[in-house]
Amino acid sequence: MNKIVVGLSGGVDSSAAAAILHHQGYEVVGLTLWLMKGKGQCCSEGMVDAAKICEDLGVPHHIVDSREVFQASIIDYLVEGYSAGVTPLPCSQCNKTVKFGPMLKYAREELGIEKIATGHYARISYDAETGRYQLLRAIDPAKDQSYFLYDLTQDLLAGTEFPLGEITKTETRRIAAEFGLKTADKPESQDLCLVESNGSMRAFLDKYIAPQKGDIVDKSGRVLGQHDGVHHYTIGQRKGLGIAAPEPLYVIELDAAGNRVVVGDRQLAVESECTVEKVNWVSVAAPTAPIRAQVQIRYRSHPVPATIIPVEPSQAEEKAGATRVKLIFDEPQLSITPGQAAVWYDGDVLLGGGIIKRNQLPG
Ligand SMILES: Nc1ncnc2c1ncn2[C@@H]1O[C@H](COP(=O)(O)OP(=O)(O)OP(=O)(O)O)[C@@H](O)[C@H]1O
Repeated sequence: MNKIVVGLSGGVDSSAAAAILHHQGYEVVGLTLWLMKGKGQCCSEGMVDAAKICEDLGVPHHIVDSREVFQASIIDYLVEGYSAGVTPLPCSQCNKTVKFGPMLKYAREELGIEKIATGHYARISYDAETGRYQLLRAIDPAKDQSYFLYDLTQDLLAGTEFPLGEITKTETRRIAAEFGLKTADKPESQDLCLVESNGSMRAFLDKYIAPQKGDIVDKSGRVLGQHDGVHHYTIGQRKGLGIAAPEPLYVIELDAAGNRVVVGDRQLAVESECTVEKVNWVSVAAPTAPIRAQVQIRYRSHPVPATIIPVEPSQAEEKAGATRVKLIFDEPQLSITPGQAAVWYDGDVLLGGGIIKRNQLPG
């Protein structure tokens, strides 16, 4: 019988994924990574629900204490980034470094099982012509999570199944109810688990970064208002600036060293290009010439047409296997936020992605 390890967060999606595979005849082993204390998925509370699902399905349940790696790769990474004036995206990093990598390793090395599955909404297919695994958007556009999975390597994709990629969230809930799963009616979790377990991103960050008052200035340095910590702001942010101005103002620069938030009008806030670093090419090999694609610069943003230009790596980058590209958007874009992922697609096929680099701050 085919064996598979299913990552269980205690939510409805992963419970349904486990039940579907079990029903299809797989020998399922549940695996929950203990990521942090508190309420919500991935926390102690989620582990209890995951254990109950496994008990009801009659399958074994393993728990791996992953709090250290979560602290080092996600919490410290976020605190460092926000302190430096960037807005890091934790989820893609968490998927690769905390979840898929360690889960597949645990499955292979501890259990002798070659495959893992999660309740992510995305699809994987194998292109025999190029010999590459491809990552595709889920068929349910409202739930598609491929954006968060752009950093998965070919080895991780080869070892992964997404049983929910071909069904909608409504169908998932129906299936969960049909199987009588305890989690069938569990409310939708928030996009970010840290927001869920801390109440807000601000509350989470305030635990780690001391608020420090400073000036909100325009590009010429004129003081327009006060802020209570650069880490509370994001490039492109318009709301919550507390400044009365004749036209809307946007955050255009976070100067952490100078403890200043720089704002400007829409004209100053839009940009036509950016550099993306730590690029991972997924469904296609790294091209040597520019390609056209639709780029998403936020999880919930609409894909927009752009040209992707490979950048010759420096010697150090080449050694580290790091690649960079330059994105030139057909239309100038608002909120190109350093630290967030830019992910590019050809239709449903995720071609690649990377982290938006910070522009050099003017001296
Ligand atoms: N702590 C964890 N341990 C093991 N697997 C996990 C854990 N957290 C998430 N996963 C896996 O990653 C998938 C996507 O997680 P995400 O945090 O996006 O939650 P979700 O889409 O709300 O799914 P769910 O309803 O299963 O919680 C989950 O369906 C699950 O398979």
